[in-house]
Amino acid sequence: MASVSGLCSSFPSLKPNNRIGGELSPVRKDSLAVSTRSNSSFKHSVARELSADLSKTNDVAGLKQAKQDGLEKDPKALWRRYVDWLYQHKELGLYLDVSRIGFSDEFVSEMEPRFQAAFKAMEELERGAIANPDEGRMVGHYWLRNAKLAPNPFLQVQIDKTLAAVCDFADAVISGKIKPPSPEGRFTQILSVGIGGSALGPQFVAEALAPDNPPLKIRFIDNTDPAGIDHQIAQLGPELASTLVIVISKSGGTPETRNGLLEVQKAFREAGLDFAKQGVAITQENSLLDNTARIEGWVARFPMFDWVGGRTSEMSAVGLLPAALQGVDIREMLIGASMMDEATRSTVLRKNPAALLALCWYWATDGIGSKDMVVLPYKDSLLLFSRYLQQLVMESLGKEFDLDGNRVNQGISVYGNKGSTDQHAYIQQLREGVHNFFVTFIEVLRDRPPGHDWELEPGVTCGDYLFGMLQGTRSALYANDRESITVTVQEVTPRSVGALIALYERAVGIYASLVNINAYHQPGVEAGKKAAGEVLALQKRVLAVLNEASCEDPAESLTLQEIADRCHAPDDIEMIYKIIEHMAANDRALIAEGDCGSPYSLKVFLGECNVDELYA
Ligand SMILES: O=P(O)(O)OC[C@H]1O[C@](O)(CO)[C@@H](O)[C@@H]1O
Repeated sequence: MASVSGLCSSFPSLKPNNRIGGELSPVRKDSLAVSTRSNSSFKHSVARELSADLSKTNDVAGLKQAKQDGLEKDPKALWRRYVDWLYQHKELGLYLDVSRIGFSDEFVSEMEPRFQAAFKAMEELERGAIANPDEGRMVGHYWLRNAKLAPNPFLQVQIDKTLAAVCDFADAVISGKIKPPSPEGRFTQILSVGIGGSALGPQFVAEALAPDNPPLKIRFIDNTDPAGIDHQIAQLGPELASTLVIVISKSGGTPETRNGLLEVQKAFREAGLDFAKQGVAITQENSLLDNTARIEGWVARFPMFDWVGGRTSEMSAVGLLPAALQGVDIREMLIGASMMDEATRSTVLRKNPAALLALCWYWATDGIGSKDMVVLPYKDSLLLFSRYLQQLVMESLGKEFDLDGNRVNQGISVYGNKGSTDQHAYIQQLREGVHNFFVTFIEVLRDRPPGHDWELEPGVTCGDYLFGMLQGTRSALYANDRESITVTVQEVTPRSVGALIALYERAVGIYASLVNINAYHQPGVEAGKKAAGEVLALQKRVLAVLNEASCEDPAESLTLQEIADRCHAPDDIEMIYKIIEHMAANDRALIAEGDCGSPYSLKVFLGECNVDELYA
C-alpha cells in the first residue's frame, strides 16, 4: 500500500521565483487598470472589427490575409514552422506544438505590446494586486505552490501551516492514527461533498493519479440530485462506518453542498453512526460550514483562503487533502506547478507556453470566442481534464462586461472527452461539418509502465494504435483547415498533472488580460441561484394554498388558475404548473382531474391537512 508519509512530512522549499524586482509591496489597483485599458482599446480595434467585418481594412492586415489564405500546406514549410515554434520544457518533459494554428508573423508582432501588458498585469497579480476588482480580492493561487511569493509573511505562514496540516492529517489517517469509531479501526473510503471548483479538481486528479489500490478510495457527491446521492451512499454500504466525509465549500453556504451534507448526515443517523467523528470541513474561516463543523466537533477543519478562487483551488487543501489521502505525491504536484509557473513568467512570447496558448486561443477565436475549444486527451486517465478545463476557462472567461464596463459577452466554449474514443462519436462532424472549433490534443508519450508492453501484431502495440489515431486525426483535421494545438507530456505523473493545471491557469489569466475581462469573479452564476431561490419560495406558497384548501375540505381540488390567483402570482402560472407537475410525480400532490399533458384540465389537491403548517 502506498504511503504519503515522508512524501508529505518534510517539504523541501520549492524553487525560488524569478519575479522581476522581487519586492513584496502590493501594487495599486489603478496601475493594473492602466495596462488593461490599453488591452481594451486593442480588443476593440482588432477582435470586434475582425469578426464583424473581415473585408474592412484594420490594423491586423496580416491576420486577415493569413485567414483568407488558409493554412500552410507545403510539407517542408510546415515542418519548418513546426520546428520554429516548438516549445519544450526540458525538465518537465513537456512540449507545446502550435504549428497547426495559422497565425502569421505579422499577427504575432501586432499582439506583442498586448502580451507585454498582460505579462505586466500577471506580475502585478502575483505581487498581490487586487486583480479581482469587483470582489476587491487578491488572486493568489500561484502562491500556493511557492509560499515565498505571497505578498506578506502572514500569508506565507498560512500557506505553509495548511500544507503541513494537510500532510500530517493524511499521514495520520493512512497510518490509522486517526481512525473512525467502527471496529475496523481504519478509514477505507472518502466521500467528498462539494460542487464546481470544490469538486472538479479533486475528481480530475483522482482519475488521473490515484493508484489502483489507494489507501483510501474516493467517491463524490457533487449535486443535489437525491438519486445520485442515494447511489453513492448505497455503494458505500457497510463501509459508511469507515468513510471519511470531506465537505468542501469555499463560501460554506452553497445549497447543493449543504443538501449533500444533510443527506449524508441523515444516512449516518439511520446507520447509527456519529457523523462528527467522521466529518472534515474545507472552507473559509467562520463560514456557515466552518461554524457547523466547529460546533459539532468534526474530526478536522482546513482553511480555504479568500484569495483562492474555487476553480483555481486544486493546489490548496481542496485538492491536496483528497489527493494525499489517496496516496498521490502532492509534493510532486506542487513542484510541477511551481516549475510551470516559473516558465510561464517569461516575458518572451515564444518561451512562455501559457502565452503561446493564449495567442492560439486569440487567433483561433478572433479574440471573441467565435470558435469552441475541443480538448482531446489521448489517455484514459486524463478523461476529466476537459471537464476540469471547462469550468476553469468558461467560468473565468465567460463574461458580459469588460473591465471598463463595455458589454462584450466574452468567453470560449470548452468540451471534449478523450481520444480515440471520441473518434467514434463526434469527430466526423469536426472533420467535415460545421467549422466552429479548434482542437487541443493532449499526447502522453509513455504508453505503459516500462516492461509491460507487448506487440499485439508484428511491430505494433496497443499504444501504437492510440498514437496513430492521434496523429491521424490531427493530420486529417488539418488537411481540412481545422486548426489544432498539441500538448505533449512524457507520462501522467503528479508532476506533469501539476504542470498542466498551472499551464492552463496562467493561459486563462493571460488571455483574460488580452480581452480585458476579470477572470476571477462569476457574477453570472448568481442569476441562476437567485431564480432557483424564487422558485422554491413560490413552491412554499403553492403548498400553503393547497394545504389551506385541504384543511377546509380534504376533497377540494384547485385548478392551476385558482392556485395562481390564491398565491397572488397570476403571471407565474407556468412555473406553478411545473411545480405541480414535479410534486405530482413525487406523490406530494394528488391529481383529482385531468393530467399534466392538458394543463387547463388539471385539478390538484393535497388530500390531507397539515394543521401545524396552517398556523405556521
Ligand atoms: O466552493 P463553493 O463556495 O461551495 O462554490 C462552489 C462553486 O460555485 C461557484 O461559486 C459557482 O456558483 C463556483 O465558482 C464554485 O467553484
